Formats: sequence, structure tokens, C-alpha cells
Amino acid sequence: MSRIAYFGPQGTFTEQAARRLAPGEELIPAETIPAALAAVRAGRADAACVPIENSVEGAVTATLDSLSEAEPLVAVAEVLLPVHFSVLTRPGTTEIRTVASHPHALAQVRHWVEANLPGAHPVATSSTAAAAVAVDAGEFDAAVTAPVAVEHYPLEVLATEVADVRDAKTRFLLVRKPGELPEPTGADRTSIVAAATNRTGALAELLTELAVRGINLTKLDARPTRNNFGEYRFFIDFEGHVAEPRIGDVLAALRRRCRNVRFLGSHPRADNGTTEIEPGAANEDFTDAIDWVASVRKGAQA
Ligand SMILES: O=C(O)C(=O)C[C@]1(C(=O)O)C=C[C@@H](O)C=C1
Repeated sequence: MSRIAYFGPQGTFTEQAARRLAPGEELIPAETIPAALAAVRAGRADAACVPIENSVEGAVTATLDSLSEAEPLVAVAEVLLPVHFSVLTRPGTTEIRTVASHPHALAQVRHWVEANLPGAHPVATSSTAAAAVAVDAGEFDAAVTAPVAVEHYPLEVLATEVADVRDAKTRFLLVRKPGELPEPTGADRTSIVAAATNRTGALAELLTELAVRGINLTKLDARPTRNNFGEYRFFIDFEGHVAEPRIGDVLAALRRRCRNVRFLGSHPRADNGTTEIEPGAANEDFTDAIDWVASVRKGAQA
């Protein structure tokens, strides 16, 4: 049985994602995202499940930063979960002065809290389930949690299906140490992080390498390198799998332009998106072109 570290404690959205991505495996809660990834790097877990992107709040920056530091880890699978919240209180609570949750969750229920719990102060906790733990301990009055959290903590449900934006989703990754990659499926996602220098056109050059090969970008995030003011790392997701000639070609080009590019994984997409291939940008076009150059070099063709 594999050991899967996840951003916990029990009752987070991430725990549900881990159950979907690694059914039947042993789940080990970690208090923070860096701690879940550190467990894999240290060999205490075989893989980790962490959130990467929310449709309302955008990138989960703790995941981006932790993936670009220390030893490399690669994503091997992803899942998209619908996100709406329950509001939980201690039995007998009559007045709600504080509402605790993960900052991403608080941001997704801001209007609901203003309308339904006027005057209540939002308080950030390390995760949605950590807010339930804190409410149970009497630290805060209400917790904004995943619906499943009520099964783990002795709290009462004040409201369900709470969300300022309907149909919100969070994407979660299963990451491991580099090893065997998942097989390409024809609807895959590849992720990299590349540090670009603070120079005119540096980012445009990286993106042009993708554009000229007809490769569709699915996400772009920038995070400071923290060393030099104005220097950023770019997290770039695009359609395709590293096993494909066209994706290998763009990775080689990015590696030439940016020596410290890091591969963050190629795996099937969870959004059932189809990969649009522009004329001249199919894998056969790349292999045909390489074969033609080889035969020109041999003098067999012109
Ligand atoms: O705290 C949790 O329950 C999490 O799994 C984290 C997280 C996030 O990082 O965005 C996951 C989904 C929701 O958007 C809110 C919080």
C-alpha cells in the first residue's frame, strides 16, 4: 500500500481529492502544503496530494513556491473537485463574532458572510479543517469548511452550499519524486517552472517558443524568486505530454533559453479538454521534419 501525504487535517477538500487520486491507499495528514511535499522528499510518503488552482481565487501560491524549491517533484495525476462550503459552529452557539477558514475559502464566501453574519470577523487558519478544530476548541465561533468536515468534528451545521460564485472548482495534484511518467493519453497537461531574468522581452521569448509550435497555454503564474527584487519565476502549464515530439521540442527550446527550467510533470487533464493542433504543429509534422533534415544531411534528399 502506498503512503499519500495530504494537506490536512482530516476533513479538508484536499483529503477528498487524495481519496479520488489514490483510492484505498494510506493517507497521512500534513498540517501545511510544504509539510506534505517535504514528507515525499524525505521518503516518509510515496506521494502527496496538494491543491494547485481554484477557479475563483487562482493559484495556490504555497504549492507553487514549494514545488520550485528543494528537490524536484513531479505531478503524475490531477483531479477537479467542485467547491462549496458548509458553515459549522459549536452546539449552543448564539452569537457569531469570528469566522475562521483557509484564506482561499474565506475569499470565496466573503459576500455570504457580510450578508448573513454581519459584523463577524474573518480569521485565517492553515486549512478549512483546521478552522473546524479551532472552533471545536472554542477559539473561534464559526468555521467555513468542506461539507465532509462535519463527519469528523463534533460541530453543528449552520449553513450548507455556501459559495459567492456558483460552480467553483479546485484542481489538485498528486506529486511524486521523479520516476516513471504516466502514459500520454492525447489530452494531457505539462507543467514547468522557469526563472526569467529581469530583461526586456524575457517572458515574451518563452511564450513565443510555445506559440510558434502551436502549443496551447492553459495557465501562467508568476512568483518572485525572493532573491533579487523584480526577478520572477514563471509557472507555465500547456497542453501535451513530454513523450510527444512537439512537446519535447519546446522543452528543449525552453531549456536553451533558460538553464534553470524545471519540469513539473506531464499527466492526463481532469477537465476533459481536447487538444487543438494547428496545421504544421502535429507530432507527425515534427518527426517528418526531423527525418527530412537527417536525409538531407546524408545526401539522400534535397
Ligand atoms: O483547506 C482545505 O480544505 C483545502 O483543501 C485547501 C483549499 C485551497 O487551497 O484552495 C482547497 C479548496 C478550497 O478552494 C479551499 C481551500
